[in-house]
Amino acid sequence: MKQPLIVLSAGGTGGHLFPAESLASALKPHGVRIILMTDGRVGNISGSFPADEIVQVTSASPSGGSVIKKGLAAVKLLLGTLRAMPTLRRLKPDAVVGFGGYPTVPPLLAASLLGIPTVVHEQNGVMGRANRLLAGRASLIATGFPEAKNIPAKAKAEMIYTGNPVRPAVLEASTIPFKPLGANDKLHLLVFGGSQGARVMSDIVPLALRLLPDNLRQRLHVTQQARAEDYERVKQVYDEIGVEAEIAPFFKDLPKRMADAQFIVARSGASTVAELAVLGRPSLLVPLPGAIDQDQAANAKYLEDVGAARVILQNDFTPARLCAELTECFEKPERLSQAATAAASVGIKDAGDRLAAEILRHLSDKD
Ligand SMILES: CC(=O)N[C@H]1[C@@H](OP(=O)(O)OP(=O)(O)OC[C@H]2O[C@@H](n3ccc(=O)[nH]c3=O)[C@H](O)[C@@H]2O)O[C@H](CO)[C@@H](O)[C@@H]1O
Repeated sequence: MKQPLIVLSAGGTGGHLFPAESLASALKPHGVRIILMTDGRVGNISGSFPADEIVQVTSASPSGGSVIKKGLAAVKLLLGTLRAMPTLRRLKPDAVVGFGGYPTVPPLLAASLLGIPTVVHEQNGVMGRANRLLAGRASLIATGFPEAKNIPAKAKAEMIYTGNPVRPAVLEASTIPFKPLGANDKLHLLVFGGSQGARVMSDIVPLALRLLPDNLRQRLHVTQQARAEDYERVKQVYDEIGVEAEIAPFFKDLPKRMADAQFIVARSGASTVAELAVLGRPSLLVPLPGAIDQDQAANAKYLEDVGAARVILQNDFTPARLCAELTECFEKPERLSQAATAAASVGIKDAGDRLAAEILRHLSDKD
C-alpha cells in the first residue's frame, strides 16, 4: 500500500507555522509522509518542523500598497500557482492542507486545479483573506474557534471545529501547574507581542512599571520580548528602576516561560490565545489594531467571555492603565488563579490529533 503523503502549506510566521507543526507531529504516527510548503521567512523557526521535505514557495502578499503593487503581487501568486503545479504533479499528494497566509495560495490553488483535495484550517475567529480566496474550492474547512466569521457563502466544504493545534512544547509545558501568588512572592510577568514582537509593549510596559510603587516593583520578575531595535531602550528603563528582567527579541522556549508566568501581557494572535488556554494562564490582551478583519479582537473576546483574560484596546493601553491592572494583580491575587482556571477550561490539548483524525477520515470517505 502506498504511504500517504500530505502537503502542509503555511505562511512563514509562527502564527501559521506552529499549528502546521502540531498537525505534522499528529500525522506522523499514522505513517503519513509530510512535505511543508512555505515562504523564505521561515528561517530558524522551521528547525523543529517534522517534515520529510521543505519546499519554498512565493511570499508575495497583495495586502496594502498601490494598485500597481497589488497587481504585481497577484501576478506573482498566479506565477507561483503555475510553478506549484509540476511540483504537485511529481509529488502526487493525497491532500494539501493550508494554514493561512498568502504563501498558501499557490499550492492550494494548484492542488484544486489538479483535482487534489484541499483542506483549509482557519486559526482566527474571523477568516483571513488568503483562506477566503481558497475556501470556495476546499473540500474541508477546519476552524480554531467554535465560530469563524466571514467564511464565504460559496464555500461548499464540510465544516468542522477542531480548535487550534499547539506545538508539542506547549503540551509538555501544560503539565506545569499554575503557581498561585503568595503574599510576599515575586510575580512572574511575561510580556510578548507575536512571532514578530510588538513595539507597543516596549513603548508602554517599562513606563507602567516605572509608575508602580517601589514595594510592588521589587516584587516583579519580568520576561519581555522586545524587537532587536527596541532592546536597548527597554533594558535601560529596567536597569534604571531596578526591575529584574530578561529581554530578548524571540524566546525559543516561550511555552515553558508562559507556564512559569503568573500574568501574561500579550497580543491576541490565534496561537497565543490557544496556548494561553491550553496552559491555563491569566492574561491581559491588546489586540493588533488596524487589521482589516479585526481577527485578534475576535480571538481575545473568546478568552474575555469566559473570564480568562482582560482585553484592552491599544488606544486605552496606557502606562497608567497597565499600572492599575498590575497593582490589582498584587492586591487580588485570587483573581489570577480564577482566570487561570477559566483559561484552562477552554483549552483544547488534542486539537492537533482531532485535526489529523478529521483529515484522515475525510480522505478515506472520499476513497
Ligand atoms: C501581525 C499578524 O499578521 N498577526 C497574525 C499572525 O500573528 P502572529 O504569528 O504574530 O501571532 P500568533 O499569536 O498566532 O503566534 C505567535 C506565536 O509565536 C510564539 N512566540 C512568540 C514570541 C516569542 O518570543 N516566542 C514564541 O515562540 C507564540 O508562542 C505563538 O505560538 O498570525 C495569527 C494567526 O493567523 C493572527 O491571529 C495574527 O493576527
